[in-house]
Amino acid sequence: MTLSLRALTKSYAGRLALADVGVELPAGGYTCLMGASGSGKTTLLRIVAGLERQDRGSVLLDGRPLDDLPAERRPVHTLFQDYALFPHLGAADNVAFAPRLLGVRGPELTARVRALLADVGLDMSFETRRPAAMSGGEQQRLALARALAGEPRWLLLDEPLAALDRPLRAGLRRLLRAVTRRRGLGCLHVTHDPEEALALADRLLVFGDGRLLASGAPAELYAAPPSLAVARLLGEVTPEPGGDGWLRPEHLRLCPPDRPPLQDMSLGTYPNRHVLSDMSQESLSVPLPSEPARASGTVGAVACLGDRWEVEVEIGGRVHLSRIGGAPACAPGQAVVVAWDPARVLRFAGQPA
Ligand SMILES: Nc1ncnc2c1ncn2[C@@H]1O[C@H](COP(=O)(O)OP(=O)(O)OP(=O)(O)O)[C@@H](O)[C@H]1O
Repeated sequence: MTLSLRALTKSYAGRLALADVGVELPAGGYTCLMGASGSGKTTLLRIVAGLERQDRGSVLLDGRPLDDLPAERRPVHTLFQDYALFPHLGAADNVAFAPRLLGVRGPELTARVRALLADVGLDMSFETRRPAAMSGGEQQRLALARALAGEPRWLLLDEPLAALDRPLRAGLRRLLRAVTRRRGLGCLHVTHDPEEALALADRLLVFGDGRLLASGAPAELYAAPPSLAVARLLGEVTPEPGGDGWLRPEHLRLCPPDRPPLQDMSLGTYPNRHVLSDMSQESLSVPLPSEPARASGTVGAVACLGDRWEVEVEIGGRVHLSRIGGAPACAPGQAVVVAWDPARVLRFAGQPA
């Protein structure tokens, strides 16, 4: 069911929380909402859920206005960060709640509840367990099963993974994607985490001060953001050495200062490209062109980020960031050359680095 948001506007005490937001979201699509704190994301979700009333504009499902339907009659379900489970019910009864309201009973209800629990990776040992006796990740799995049990047309997710630690978040993110795609369920998901948004969404809406700043495919917005604010929400940017543009840290490569451009045989997937030999032990997947832009600098701090390394390079009194795939063969204080593809430079009118 296509979800249409038309010119949604909402103020609190004379202050605009949402200003004229309009977008069409196709059935089965996964849309992530990003934006600075207070930019109106939760307000939008609450309006779609029927928990808040807009001042102007309309919410439609397949062309049918939802505006006069109370929250409990809208074909949507909201998944919150704090799970919002029934604390006095065991897992199976939490999941059975919505199907019971729909008149499902007996063996059919039991089978449906078991299938839903299995779908989210909770086995039969959880059936009678109350939420208080479950971990945060298990509670969020249960909340997802309960959400699916009501067979909503759209799932609204307000930072559902924010309270979980990083490995759990990654696992649940994959579960969310698999379960919702399998069902063709439309999702509207608020998140602060660019990695989460880039991994889950096939469409990204970026908000600032209640306005829709950008809308598009996540990878395209990451590569070509329309403004510095959008670029920064999706990942770090670092000034272009000696220029007035910006670069993503993974596009700034480190090279030994004394070597001319040469054929780097370690880049097996790009055998015909002439690149600068880079100083990381593992080659990056981002190739350089045959004539990269270059600048000389001095290595500052070097940090291991787990799966990547981050190197600060000082050039002309400014610090630039380079993120590479392996441990760099350089130490603080060492002279380096940084190289980058001029085509990767991000430029924003009126926002020079
Ligand atoms: N019930 C309310 N009463 C008064 N002001 C509110 C209310 N709800 C939200 N606001 C204000 O509306 C604006 C948008 O809030 P909203 O919660 O939608 O932002 P958000 O983008 O979800 O922020 P966060 O990322 O911090 O959750 C903020 O300025 C907020 O203070």
